Amino acid sequence: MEEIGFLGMGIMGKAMSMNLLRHGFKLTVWNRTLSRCDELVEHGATIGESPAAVVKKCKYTIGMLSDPAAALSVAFDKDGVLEQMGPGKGYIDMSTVDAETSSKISEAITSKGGYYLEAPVSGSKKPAEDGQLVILAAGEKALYEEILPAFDVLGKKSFFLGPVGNGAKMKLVVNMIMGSMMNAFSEGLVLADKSGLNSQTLLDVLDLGAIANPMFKLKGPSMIQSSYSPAFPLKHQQKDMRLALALGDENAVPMPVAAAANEAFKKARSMGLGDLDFSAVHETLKDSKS
Ligand SMILES: NC(=O)C1=CN([C@@H]2O[C@H](COP(=O)(O)OP(=O)(O)OC[C@H]3O[C@@H](n4cnc5c(N)ncnc54)[C@H](OP(=O)(O)O)[C@@H]3O)[C@@H](O)[C@H]2O)C=CC1
Ligand SMILES: O=CCCC(=O)O
Repeated sequence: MEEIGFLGMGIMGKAMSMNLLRHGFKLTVWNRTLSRCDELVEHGATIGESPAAVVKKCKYTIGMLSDPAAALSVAFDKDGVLEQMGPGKGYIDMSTVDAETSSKISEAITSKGGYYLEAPVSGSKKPAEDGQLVILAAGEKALYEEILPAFDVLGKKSFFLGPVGNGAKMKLVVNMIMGSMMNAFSEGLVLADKSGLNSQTLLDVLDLGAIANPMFKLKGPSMIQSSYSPAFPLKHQQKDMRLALALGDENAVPMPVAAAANEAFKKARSMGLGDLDFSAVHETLKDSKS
């Protein structure tokens, strides 16, 4: 396959790029903080000096950026993606953003004659390293088909969900459920502990029943140890709750559980926990006195 450009070497972008390099893809990478590209260069990637320079060099460019503001900035600002976008080139934005942001980028790319695909992912740092993501693509079907060899390396399954916006919405629904679950789980861990029960026994009981799931199994042991090394930063989970609640507003869908979960993530951010793993929301519950 042709050389691919990759913009954004955060937790996910770096893991995904390393995986593509391991599978023989040629990559040109860019990150706002340049030093985060060093490890990729050691493994064979080339550095592009700006998003525009990457797009100029590569037929396909992937973006994996923190939030709507970052995705818009990388696309629209000086030396951004749009400056070099043109016929025959494709931009695949894999960041988690809202449908409106994705549509704005899509319209700008297509007005320059380029192709656009949104492709947010389910799965975190480890699945990104292992090529086990779930890819939620929407937009230009032809671009989806052309980029599938890369998606097959990055993910265990790709969905094509139709027009731009559907991938973004699906991702927000999934993360809204995940954020609500994480809060219920945290409350359960604290309730068990304060009631004199053994936390590990609670994890064992949960794992054998109808609500067993990979997230409780993966995060539970470290949460018991109050250890929150970031795989999915809490500030991004709160961004996703906020965007999902806005989607609920648009569609007049009452979401009292998600709204409460969002408040807990906001509280965690106010406690300075935004850069820790989203499971650190557990800490917001621990100061209750009997
Ligand atoms: N971590 C996870 O488990 C998952 C994350 N996601 C989503 O993927 C995206 C990336 O997440 P993740 O890698 O964890 O996040 P990180 O916070 O680790 O990385 C964010 C990236 O965005 C860049 N960035 C932020 N603001 C700007 C800006 N204004 N201009 C240019 N670049 C900018 C950062 O650059 P710099 O290094 O210079 O700060 C960095 O490369 C997010 O949308 C997140 O919600 C989706 C699935 C799982
Ligand atoms: O957006 C982050 C998702 C994290 C996960 O699916 O484990």
